[in-house]
Amino acid sequence: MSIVLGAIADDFTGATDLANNLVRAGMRTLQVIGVPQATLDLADIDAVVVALKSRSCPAREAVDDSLAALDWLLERGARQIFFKYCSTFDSTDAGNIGPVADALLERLEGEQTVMVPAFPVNGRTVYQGHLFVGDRLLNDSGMEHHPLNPMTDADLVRVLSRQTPHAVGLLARTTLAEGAEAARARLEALRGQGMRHVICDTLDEDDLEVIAGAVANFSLVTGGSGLGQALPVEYRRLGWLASVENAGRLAPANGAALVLSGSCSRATLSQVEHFLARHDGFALDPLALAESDAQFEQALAFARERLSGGDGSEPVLIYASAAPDKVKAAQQQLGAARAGELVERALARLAQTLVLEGVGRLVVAGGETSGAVVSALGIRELRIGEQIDPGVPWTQTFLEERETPLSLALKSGNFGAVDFFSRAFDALPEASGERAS
Ligand SMILES: Nc1ncnc2c1ncn2[C@@H]1O[C@H](COP(=O)(O)OP(=O)(O)OP(=O)(O)O)[C@@H](O)[C@H]1O
Ligand SMILES: O=C(O)[C@@H](O)C(=O)CO
Repeated sequence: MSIVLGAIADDFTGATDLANNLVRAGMRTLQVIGVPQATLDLADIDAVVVALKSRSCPAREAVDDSLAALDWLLERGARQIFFKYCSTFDSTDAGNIGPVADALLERLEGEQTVMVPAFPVNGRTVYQGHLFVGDRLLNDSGMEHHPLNPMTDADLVRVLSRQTPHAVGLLARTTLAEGAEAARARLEALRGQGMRHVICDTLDEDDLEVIAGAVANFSLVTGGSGLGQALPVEYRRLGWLASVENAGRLAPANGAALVLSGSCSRATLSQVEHFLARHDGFALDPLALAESDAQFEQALAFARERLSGGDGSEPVLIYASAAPDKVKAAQQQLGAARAGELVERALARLAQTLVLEGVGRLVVAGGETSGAVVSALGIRELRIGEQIDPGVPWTQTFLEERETPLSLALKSGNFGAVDFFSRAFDALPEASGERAS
C-alpha cells in the first residue's frame, strides 16, 4: 500500500513536531530515525516522517541524506514530499534549507516550491516575508545568539536568496486574504517569472488553510509543522486520504517516569525551575563530567534510589540545563563541542541504563540531546500519540530489551508550557495497575 505524504525532517524533535500535527489532522503517521534499512510494514500508515540530523551538518551531507530519504519515500509511493525545517528557519548562508530544497525539487523535476515556516500556535508568524517569534522579529528574538546558526536577518526572501542560485518570490498576506484560488494564481504568475522558491506570509491558521489549498498538488512543499496540520484536509478533498477515528492511539504505558534535559533554551530553563520546586532533580555539570566518571555514577545512584524507592509514578529529573553564563563558562574551559558532547554522552548513557532497569516513560528536552538519547537506545521507529503541548507528542517504540513499549516524548528546546515536565506524564494513558518493572 502507498503512503500519501513523505516527510524529510532536518532534526529529531522537528520530526516529532510535524508527525504530531499530521496525527492531529487525522493521518496515521510513523516517524523513522534515518532512512530505514529494514523492510517496514506500512499497511495502516498514511504518512512517514524520516528524521535526519541534517540541520547543521555540511550542506553536501544534508543534500545526500535528504536525497536518500526522498528516494526511499518515493519508492513507498508518496504523493507529496514535505521538507520540514525549524519554524525559526534555522540555517546559515551555506545552507542547509536552500541547497536541500533545490536538490529535492530538481530530483522531483518540480518547477516551484513554497517555504512556510510559520507555526502560529507557537508564535511563529510571517508578514511581508519577515519572520516573527511572538512580537519580536526573528533577529531580535534570542535566535540572533544561537550557537550554531545565529539568525540575524528576519527577511526570509533575503535569507534564502543567499542560500540558492534561484529566484525567491513572496506570496503576500494580501493575496492570501483573497483565498486559495488567488494564491494559486499568484504562485503561477511567480512561476512564470522564474521564481522557484516562494516565501509565504502566514498570520494564522486560516492563512495555512489557504496555502494548503493552493499547494496540495505540489510535488514538494517545505516549512514548519503548521502547514502539516492544514494539508490533510486537502488530501481528503483530493480523495487520497480516508477518514480515521483516532490516528494517534498508543498502547497503554507502564514503567517508571524519567526526565532528561540537555536543553539550555529559555523555555526549558523555566520548566526545570518549575519542576525542581515540586520534585527531585540532579544537576550535571560538564566540568565535573570532564574530570571523571564520579558525577555520572552519582546521577545514576540518585535516579536508581528514587525510581526504586517509590512506585515509579513520581518523575525524576536529571539535567545539565544551565543559564547562559554557566554554559559560557563551561564552553570557555572545554570548548562548546566538547562540553555538549560530555553532557549528551552522560544523558544518553543514563537513558540506556535506566530504561533497562525499568524506566518506561521518558521525556527528553533538546533537539541534540534527543538525537543522542534516541541513537543510544537504538530506536528506529516511533509511533505518534497524544499531544502534550503544541509541537510535542508522546511517542512509542518497541525495544528488544523491553516486553512493553517505551513511551518517549522529545521536546524542542523552546516548546512547552512551564509545567511541561510534570504535566507530560498526566497526558499519557497508563496500563492499569502496572508501574516500574
Ligand atoms: N551546562 C551546559 N554547558 C554546556 N553545554 C551544555 C550544558 N547543558 C547542555 N549543554 C549542551 O547544549 C546543547 C543543547 O542543545 P539541544 O539541541 O539539546 O537543546 P536546544 O537547543 O534547547 O533544543 P532545540 O534544538 O530543540 O531547540 C547540547 O549539545 C547539550 O549537550
Ligand atoms: O519547527 C520547530 O520550531 C521545531 O519543530 C524544531 O524544528 C525545533 O528543532
